[in-house]
Amino acid sequence: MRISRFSPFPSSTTVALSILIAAIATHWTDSAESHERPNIVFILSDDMGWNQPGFNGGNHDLTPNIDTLAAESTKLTQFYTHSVCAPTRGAFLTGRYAFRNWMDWRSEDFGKPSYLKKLGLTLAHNDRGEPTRRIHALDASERTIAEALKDAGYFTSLSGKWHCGEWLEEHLPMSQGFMHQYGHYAWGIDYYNKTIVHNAPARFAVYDWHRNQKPIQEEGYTTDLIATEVERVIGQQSSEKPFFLYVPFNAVHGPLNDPPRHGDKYEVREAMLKCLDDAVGRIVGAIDKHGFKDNTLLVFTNDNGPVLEEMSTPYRGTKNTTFEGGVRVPCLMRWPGHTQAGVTNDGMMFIADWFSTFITLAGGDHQQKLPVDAIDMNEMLFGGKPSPRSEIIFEVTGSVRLPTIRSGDYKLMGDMLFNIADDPYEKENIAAIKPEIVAKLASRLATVGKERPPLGDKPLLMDPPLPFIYGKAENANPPSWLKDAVQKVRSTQQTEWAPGETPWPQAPVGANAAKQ
Ligand SMILES: Cc1cc(=O)oc2cc(OS(=O)(=O)O)ccc12
Repeated sequence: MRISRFSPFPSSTTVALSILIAAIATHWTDSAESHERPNIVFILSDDMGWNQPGFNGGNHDLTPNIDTLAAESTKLTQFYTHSVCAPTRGAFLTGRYAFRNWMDWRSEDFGKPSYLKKLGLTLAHNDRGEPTRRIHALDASERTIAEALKDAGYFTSLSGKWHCGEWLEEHLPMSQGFMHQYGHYAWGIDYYNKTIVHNAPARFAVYDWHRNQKPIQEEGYTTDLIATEVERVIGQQSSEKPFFLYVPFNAVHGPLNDPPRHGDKYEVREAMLKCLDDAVGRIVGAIDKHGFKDNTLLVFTNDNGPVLEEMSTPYRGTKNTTFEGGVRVPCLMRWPGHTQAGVTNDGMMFIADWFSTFITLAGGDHQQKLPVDAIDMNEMLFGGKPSPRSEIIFEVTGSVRLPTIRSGDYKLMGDMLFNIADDPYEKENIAAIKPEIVAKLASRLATVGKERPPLGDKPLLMDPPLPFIYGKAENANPPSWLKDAVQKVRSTQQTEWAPGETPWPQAPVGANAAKQ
């Protein structure tokens, strides 16, 4: 395999390698070299299964743009995430496993009785006696990749889904390092009316569409709108200042909203995927058209497994499980001159690793108060070296999913043991024949799990319990168009529940937690 270069000079493999090592050793702290630092565009799809893109066996007609990008990219085949949305986003942003900052719990879970019960908590009540959710988010004291890259001189932008806190100012993207924000704060909006289902105290619509943390009224399908925003942002960039664009689409997450096109030919999930593909094509096109292709590291990946197992085959499991189908996701990487087109890289990598990898590329500062789990992957990704990662902690006790660790070839998930190298499809639980490995991995998980900090009292509440719009400041004075839009959706929503039924999704149970 050719060794890729950090340096602009054509050179032999040996020289390139020494430049690479020197670059990494000095962490590129010389800001005078800023023109050599790549722009970083990180596109994340939501709930897309392993086999959905054509390059992984899906229908090529649905993903022609993503497949073209794949042909120009290096494909990572052992790239892992957490098994659900918010934990993956937290790990990406902080370089830390989700359990370290309780990002293995989603903000909305603090308004659901069955989730709260697992923490020994009940639904909170405000001082007027109304039930409401407790505030939970990525803590403001965490250092995010956006903060690190901003400090290194990058323009930082978020277009899409946040899911790391939707209420207090300190938890919103522009307090967490993003200089530009566009999109939604919470788990998943209606693609047309931009409202989200709120769970406590009622399963009612809340508006969730913002630019620079102000409500915006826009017609259109969110997948298309996100692409339009990213094209606009790219058009405003220059070669003077490097940029970091984080583009977490809500597609292909539910609700299953028929897109404005492709529905005549494809069923809704397929049409939604094809719309996502259109959007990815437009973003890649904008990068290339504005002359940023050669100086941009473009990553396309996904946050966790799909809702249906048929979308993760040949891997087992779905989102919300730590089977391979829940945590092994497609990942493409394009940086001309540094990545090789059309090759695969089998090295093991975890979503958090981008944190340290990007800081090195940006010549940023690796020093920080909170310890990171991220491993700098530059030598593996661009230097032809084996992966330095041999362990991934997917879950420890205290989350709603099974404690799970990957260690070398083995994976312990609850009381099941798999050899992922021999049995990547997890057909054979070998716990009974390898008790010594089970004991070793269980002990390691127990030790790491002790590093989970206390949750604290969670005294802050969302008040009012049912806002018009997420964002406390934005809800203080919502415009009348927004109130009308929300009322219109609420008037169509269910208010009565059958005995035994609740407006809240139930916490998953064990390994069979495909859906909530
Ligand atoms: C139906 C529903 C209710 C809710 O409160 O949160 C969710 C979160 C979901 O996935 S995530 O975005 O991956 O966390 C998916 C569905 C829901």
